[in-house]
Amino acid sequence: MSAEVFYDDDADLSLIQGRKVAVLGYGSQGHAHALSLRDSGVDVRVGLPEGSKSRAKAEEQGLRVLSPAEASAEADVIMILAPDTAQRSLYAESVEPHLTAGKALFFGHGLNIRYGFITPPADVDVAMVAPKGPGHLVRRQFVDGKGVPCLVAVEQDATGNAFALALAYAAGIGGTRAGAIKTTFKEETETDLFGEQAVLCGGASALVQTGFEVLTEAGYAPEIAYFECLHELKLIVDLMYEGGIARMRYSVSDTAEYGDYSRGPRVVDARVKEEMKKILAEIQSGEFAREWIAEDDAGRPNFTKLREQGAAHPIEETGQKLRSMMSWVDRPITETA
Ligand SMILES: NC(=O)C1=CN([C@@H]2O[C@H](COP(=O)(O)OP(=O)(O)OC[C@H]3O[C@@H](n4cnc5c(N)ncnc54)[C@H](OP(=O)(O)O)[C@@H]3O)[C@@H](O)[C@H]2O)C=CC1
Ligand SMILES: CC[C@](O)(C(C)=O)C(=O)O
Ligand SMILES: [Mg+2]
Ligand SMILES: [Mg+2]
Repeated sequence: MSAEVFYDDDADLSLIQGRKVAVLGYGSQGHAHALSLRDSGVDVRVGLPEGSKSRAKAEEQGLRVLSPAEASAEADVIMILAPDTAQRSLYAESVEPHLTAGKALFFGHGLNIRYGFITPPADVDVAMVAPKGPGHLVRRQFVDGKGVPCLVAVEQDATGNAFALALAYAAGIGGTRAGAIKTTFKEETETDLFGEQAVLCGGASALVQTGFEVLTEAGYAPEIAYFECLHELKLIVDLMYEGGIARMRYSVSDTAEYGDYSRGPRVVDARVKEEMKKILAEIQSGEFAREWIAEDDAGRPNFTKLREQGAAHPIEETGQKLRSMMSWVDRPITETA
């Protein structure tokens, strides 16, 4: 069944313009939400801890910055855009004490609600507005008069108005210009985790590294292997992004297209699909979320080791050398605000 999609005409921006909004966090998503809501005529304050390096930036960009507790006390709509692992303690220490009846608690991703790390009181609205793109793109599109599609979900509708309020918030950041897709916290969280683990981050990184290893172990130059297994992936993904897998297959040579059909399914075979199903089951049961939060609580020992191992993979050294030969790549992500 297709999802319901809502546009500007379905949203009443005045609902959010009439509320005091606190945006907790000023990173990728936080800066885009706070600035765009302000530009949409919403009364916004940003909540950041005293030592946060984002404080100066938010103030320079003309926003009022308070502590998370002060911002939560003032606001009647509180959007949590701190890192997922920081949200539990942020909520317990700074939000919960000020979450009085009728207020609304918003999220940009459903992990903490879906797995019960945060349990808001029954008399507040709980909703999600999750742009399907990084915050810098969300902000750039908004400034250009466009928008990034976003997901909108309601977990708890205490006031009877939670969905309309979430849609108004989505309109305030440009989301309903492109389309706001109705979902649930369960669907957003489980599919987001599956996508990043099995395909977008985990699957793609492992595929690239393994292809690079196979070529270099067979004696081919790492520079050539880098181009074939990593650099050109962008060209292929750009084609898919613009017109789906069919467009990519139309644009590559017939030789590549035949290799795709006849060899691809041997790489991602039935065993890989079974493993993907196991990964999905770990997400659905909460096993992954519990493991990740316990890892974070323990100071991230395994995460740190894996991060170091990833950074030490030979493809990184080769890539650094090759990217320095290409003036148009390796640019820092630029701020757009
Ligand atoms: N990045 C993305 O593309 C997307 C992210 N999301 C979701 O949005 C949420 C935010 O992610 P993202 O924008 O990437 O996060 P970032 O890591 O980019 O930014 C986090 C921000 O939160 C601040 N922060 C850290 N701890 C606290 C705290 N205890 N109280 C208040 N603020 C704090 C950080 O401050 P400092 O600068 O001092 O560290 C920083 O400003 C997450 O739930 C994520 O899943 C959803 C869709 C896409
Ligand atoms: C794909 C990674 C992501 O899920 C995202 C930007 O959507 C994330 O958690 O960063
Ligand atoms: Mg995602
Ligand atoms: Mg994610």
